[in-house]
Amino acid sequence: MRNEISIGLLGLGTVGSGVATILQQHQEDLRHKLGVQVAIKKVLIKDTTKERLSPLDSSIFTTDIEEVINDPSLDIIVEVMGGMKGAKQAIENALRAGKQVVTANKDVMAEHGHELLKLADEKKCDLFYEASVAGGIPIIRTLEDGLASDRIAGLMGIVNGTTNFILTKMKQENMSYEEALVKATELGFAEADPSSDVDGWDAARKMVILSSLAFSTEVRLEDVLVRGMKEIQAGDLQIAEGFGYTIKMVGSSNKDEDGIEVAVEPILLPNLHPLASVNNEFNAVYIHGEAVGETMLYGPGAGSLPTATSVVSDIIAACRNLLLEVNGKRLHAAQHDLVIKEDKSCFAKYLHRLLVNDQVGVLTQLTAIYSKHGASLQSVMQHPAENEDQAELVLLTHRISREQHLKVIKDIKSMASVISHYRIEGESAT
Ligand SMILES: NC(=O)C1=CN([C@@H]2O[C@H](COP(=O)(O)OP(=O)(O)OC[C@H]3O[C@@H](n4cnc5c(N)ncnc54)[C@H](OP(=O)(O)O)[C@@H]3O)[C@@H](O)[C@H]2O)C=CC1
Ligand SMILES: N[C@@H](CC=O)C(=O)O
Ligand code: NA
Repeated sequence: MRNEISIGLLGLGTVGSGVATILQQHQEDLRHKLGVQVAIKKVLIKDTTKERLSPLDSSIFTTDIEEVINDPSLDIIVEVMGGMKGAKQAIENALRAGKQVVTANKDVMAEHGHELLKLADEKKCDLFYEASVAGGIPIIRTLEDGLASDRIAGLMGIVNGTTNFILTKMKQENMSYEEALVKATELGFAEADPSSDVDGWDAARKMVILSSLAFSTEVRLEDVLVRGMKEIQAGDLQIAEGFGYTIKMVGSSNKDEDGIEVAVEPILLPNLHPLASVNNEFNAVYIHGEAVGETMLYGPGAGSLPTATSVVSDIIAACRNLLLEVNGKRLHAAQHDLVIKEDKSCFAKYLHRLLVNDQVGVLTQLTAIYSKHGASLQSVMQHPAENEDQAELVLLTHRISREQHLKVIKDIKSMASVISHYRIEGESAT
């Protein structure tokens, strides 16, 4: 009968130090929940000169990863070092060594998750990754367990804390993009390379993970349409507001008889949409199940303790399985072949913001382009431009296919500048 479970921690940064803090502060509760002591016995770091606030004794620190992975006394390896190649290798080696693995690494899970989960099944080991999507929100467990009985038709969410924090600060506090990004980095929300946040790839990786789980298939990163924050131009937030919409970086994934459509992009949400009021580093995921209907999970999407909460919950799940001797019994094989929808089958309304020469006949030329592609318009608004020979036009379409939208944009570029364009979700109240 065990009386202790030992952990090897790979990384002691924002998330790793949160894990150490929670395991130390909640020791009594964990002992009560599990009946055994859970203790971190080895920690991998890179920089031995760094000052650390962690409660751990530096005598257990090492810079040699093999010393952690190959230590036979360790039961669970927790990978919170980040990166791709080294982290993937560490997870693989730990599973091959028969250890339970917990990771917060969406980069690795999005690109190699299917292969690693298969390896975990073969080795009869747990591989848990709750923190990899939406930090402190138990979204993976909800899809795997809570909604296991349902068929998911679609999900939509704010799954990147950094970009949501930046957009909130720009809108509510008039902060510049650069200032807001520096703040998000200082607070530990941003990735080591924050271009992954602002260009949409972090959210895209999370959508790969969520879509694969929701639809029991193997979605790949190249299947995701990705548009980053740089698509949002000065003045867009105010224009959207004028129409009763809020701009948010949203990941969406929907399934119908034509296949699956996965995207990450800045979109226009009606101000009354539940996701429109998700601010700062908070995340939310809105799930549409065929039987359950609509559910939404909301919580902190990034940060030390919120993310560590998910990591420690995964550690607890692995500990319970260890005590019951039932690790690696989940069977992760995908049920369905992947079919990605074509652009002609993906429908939405769009907002197009253009800069045109303010002369007779421009509007006729423009509307001819929309007519040529069978795209009907809901409204056209003209605003003065900085240069008095030009005008800004904001056009809202009725529902059209993404193929029509892209063809219209391509043709418009031959006669005007396209300042920005957005997909619109739902109807605003104005
Ligand atoms: N920050 C967040 O809010 C969230 C992060 N995540 C994910 O969690 C993971 C960790 O993120 P975070 O804690 O923010 O990252 P940090 O950069 O804060 O921490 C990384 C830690 O890993 C150590 N490390 C990195 N590379 C090596 C290496 N080659 N050898 C030894 N040690 C190494 C670093 O050592 P040293 O301290 O010596 O530099 C550091 O302690 C990432 O995969 C991230 O995407 C997931 C959800 C939220
Ligand atoms: N950089 C990520 C961290 C959590 O996954 C984010 O901002 O959401
Ligand atoms: Na989560």
